[in-house]
Amino acid sequence: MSHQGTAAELPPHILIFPLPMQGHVNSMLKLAELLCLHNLHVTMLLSEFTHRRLLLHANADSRFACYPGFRFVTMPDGLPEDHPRAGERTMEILMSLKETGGPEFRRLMESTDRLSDAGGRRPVTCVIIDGVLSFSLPVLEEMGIPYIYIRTVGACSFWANFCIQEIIDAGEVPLKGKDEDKLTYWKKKEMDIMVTSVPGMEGFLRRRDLPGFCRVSDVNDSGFQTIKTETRKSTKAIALILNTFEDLEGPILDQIRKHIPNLYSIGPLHTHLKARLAVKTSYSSRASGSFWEEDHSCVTWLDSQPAKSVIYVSFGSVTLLTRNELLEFWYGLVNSGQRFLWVMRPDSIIGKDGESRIPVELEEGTKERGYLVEWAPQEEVLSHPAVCAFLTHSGWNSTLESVMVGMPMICWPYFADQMINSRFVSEVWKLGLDMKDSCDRMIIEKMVRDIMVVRRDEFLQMANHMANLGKKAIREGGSSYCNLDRLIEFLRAMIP
Ligand SMILES: O=c1ccn([C@@H]2O[C@H](COP(=O)(O)OP(=O)(O)O[C@H]3O[C@H](CO)[C@@H](O)[C@H](O)[C@H]3O)[C@@H](O)[C@H]2O)c(=O)[nH]1
Repeated sequence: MSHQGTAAELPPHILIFPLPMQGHVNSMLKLAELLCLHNLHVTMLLSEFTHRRLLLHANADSRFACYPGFRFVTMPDGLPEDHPRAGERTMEILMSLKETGGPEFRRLMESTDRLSDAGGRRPVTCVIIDGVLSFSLPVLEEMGIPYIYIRTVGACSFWANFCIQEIIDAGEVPLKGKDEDKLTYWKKKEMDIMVTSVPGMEGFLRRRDLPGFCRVSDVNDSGFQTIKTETRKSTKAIALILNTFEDLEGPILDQIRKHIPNLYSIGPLHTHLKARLAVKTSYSSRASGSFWEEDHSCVTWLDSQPAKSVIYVSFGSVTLLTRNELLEFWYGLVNSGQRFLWVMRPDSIIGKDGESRIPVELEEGTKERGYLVEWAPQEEVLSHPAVCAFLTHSGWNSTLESVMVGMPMICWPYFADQMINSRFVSEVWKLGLDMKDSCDRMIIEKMVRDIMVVRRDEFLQMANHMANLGKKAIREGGSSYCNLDRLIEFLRAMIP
């Protein structure tokens, strides 16, 4: 793992550039660590804000100290220092980067001779870039630096986004009328019509399962257009990396390969990394990327609960709940009579301030059977013997983390890819229930009982089967294992 060497001996130098949001940084840090394990030099480009957060909560610099070829560099995200970069305003990070990121990125690449360092590392030989940051492409193209796209979502949502023009042409969007509120369009019968314009998904994908960006009233909506054009730009990259595996999304990956043949499915990255670490070194993973302090007291609480008795509830790093939705979930969980561990991020409740107290019966029910934390060590929680189901927002990382430990899911997708992930969980993989577009305490109560009691064995069996396929993919000779080896060879072959 030597850092120094003669110029000709130096390994490839890969720049990894994620959108600085939790779900993106988490999985791309794991990719960074996998490349370091194979002795490549890696520079991870983060926003200054995100880097500070990783230092504070994940002790990031010292965790990576065992990889001399790894380093962080930073650039501003263009937002004012006191911007929350959370909750309702999370997406402003992407908007700001789109506006200000191009010149910042150019300055960084030009002023540091493509991030080389005094003979210790080559100028960047390839950039692995989050497939929503196309503002950096003109710089890379001018400088002649090859780039690979990585998408941190599943193949299913990538493919649906790739087909947006076909979806528009078929008149299957817009999904929402001009002045319709959420509850009104949720109830519309048209939302249940099957989508015909996404090859490979005929017969099970309804309009309501299309990625959340399709929930617009006008196809010229700027967010919707951004997703469409950003996704299509993937064909300009020399390769595409996806955090998925062939037995999970093979038919969809085959559709994508018709347009992007150089595709590497190397996931699930979190377990793939663990498996490679176990073979190669004595370290456990360095790449915890939590933006919040993990509250380990919930593991102590789980230790005192009976086996397979707890439902874990977490809606990821971006989801917001209205006060009403919060209460529906809370009543549903308490009334189900099951034990629950609930991650309630402090910034996740809309209009919390000044609202009335939590009803007494909920406080009592929680004291008896529940435990609340602001942020949990999720992977550890999901593999705890006391946990037997996951009420999730269907973010892609959470979905994969659940799949790999054979954990059935109740899905309450909030936006973006989550809408289609939850359909695949329930209809294609049969790993759980999808409660999208409803938020009703009776439905929640029933689904919690169904997944934990009534249909528990059926879901556990399917979930264990998929977990085994996932484990096979990352073992030596498995699809993701071989694809990662191919990717590393591809990166090595790029040395000028
Ligand atoms: O208490 C918690 C809650 C979450 N996590 C971790 O945080 C990550 C959350 O990622 P994800 O499940 O993908 O959700 P989001 O944070 O919502 O991720 C964003 O990024 C994902 C990847 O692009 C998309 O799939 C989502 O829709 C998008 O909202 C996971 O690794 C979790 O293990 C914790 O460690 N502790």
